[in-house]
Formats: sequence, structure tokens, C-alpha cells
Amino acid sequence: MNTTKIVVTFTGHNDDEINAEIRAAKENINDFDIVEIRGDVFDALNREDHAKNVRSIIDVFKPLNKEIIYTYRTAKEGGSGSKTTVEYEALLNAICTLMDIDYIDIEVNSGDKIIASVTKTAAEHNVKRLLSHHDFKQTPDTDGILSVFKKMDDIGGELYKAAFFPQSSEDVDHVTSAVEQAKVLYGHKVIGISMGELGKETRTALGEKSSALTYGFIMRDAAPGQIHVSELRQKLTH
Ligand SMILES: O=C1C[C@@](O)(C(=O)O)C[C@@H](O)[C@@H]1O
Repeated sequence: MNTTKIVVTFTGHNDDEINAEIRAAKENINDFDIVEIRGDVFDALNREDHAKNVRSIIDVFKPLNKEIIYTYRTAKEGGSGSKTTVEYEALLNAICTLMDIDYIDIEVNSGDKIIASVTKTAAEHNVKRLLSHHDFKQTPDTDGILSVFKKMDDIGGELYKAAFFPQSSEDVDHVTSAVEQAKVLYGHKVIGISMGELGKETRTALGEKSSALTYGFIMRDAAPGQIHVSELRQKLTH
């Protein structure tokens, strides 16, 4: 049986875009299990408006039994977030404290101090940790990817996600074999993504090579190679 959960990534910047995404997601309600809110797209907004947008998405989808991931993807890791490390830490702590979310995405390269601080706040508010690592330029070999998952396991969290950009089909294979081996070591908490056209197969992998989560879009892709959630559901069901 396939156990990969489908995440829909929301990237709307303003009320109109967010409402359009909410409408489209409600029309495809069976095609995803989790909503990812990308807080970095609200970077131009003040704190109140950022919070209002996050809450407006949570308020629709929690009652519909969808889990929520809050992600603030920094520019260093391919997002549009330009907050300083101090602001990043404060934002993640505030979100864990104030919002009814299930998972907080923590970039493992953000440093021990931030990870420890967000870990403490997340535990106090029953929020699970999704540790993440992204490289939009290249892909290490299988051992290199396994060392990223090992670092995550040394820190500890409920989900470990690593996303890389492939230059060749061998790079894609490095991701799938690392996922397969990391699952043996750490269980069904590993997510491996090879981005772009070349890596699309990693988003619909089944069986031993499957990830705990796969990320897709409802209106527009949030990362190269993302697939519409309806296609993900179809591919993962058949
Ligand atoms: O890390 C990930 C995965 C992702 O980058 C992707 O390739 O689908 C999309 C992001 O929104 C998410 O936080």
C-alpha cells in the first residue's frame, strides 16, 4: 500500500491569490493530505498581515482534517525569504506559539542555536519538526545525501527532507538510493526530492523508494519539477 502523503504548497502572495488557491484546493480536496504554507512569500507584508494570511489558510483546512506545515524558505535555500537569522528564529518560534500547525519546517543549515530554540518552542506547543536541506545547484553522491539524513537524525525530528538539483540521471539515482537506504535506518520519515524535469520520478516513487511526503501545486509550481496534486494522487493511487 502506498503511504506517501501529498502536500499542496500554497504560494499566493495576496488576498486574491490566496483565495483562488483555497478555492482550487477545496475543489480538489481529496487530492492532498497536507497544506504547506510558504511564509517567505509574505516577506513584503507586516507581521499582522503575515499572521492574518497564515491564519486564513489554517482556518479553512484544519476543520477539513488537513494537516498544516509552515515553511519559511530562506533565499540561501532557494526561497524568497530575506529575514536575518535572528528574525528567522523569532518568526518560527512565534508561528509555533500562535498558530495551529502540525509541522514546522526547520532548515538544518540554520545553525545549532536556532534549531535548539525552535525545537524547544515546537515541543511546548506540540508541533512536529520537519528538518530540511536544499541545494538548487547540484546533487552529492549517495553517501553525501546519507550524511545529510544522518545529520538530521542526530538532531532529531519527525520528518527529514533533502532536495537537490540533478545534472544527470545518475544524480536522480543517488537520491532514490539514499531514500531507500535512509528508510531502512530511520523509518518512514525520509523525503528525498530530485528537482527539475529530470528528477520528476522521485516525486511519484513507490514502494521502497517512496518518500514520506511529496509536494505538489494547485495553481503554480513552487519549485522546479513540481507536479499538480491531482496528477500526484492519480500516480500514487494506480
Ligand atoms: O522543500 C520543499 C520541497 C519543494 O522545494 C519541492 O521541490 O517541491 C517545495 C517547497 O515548497 C518545499 O518546502
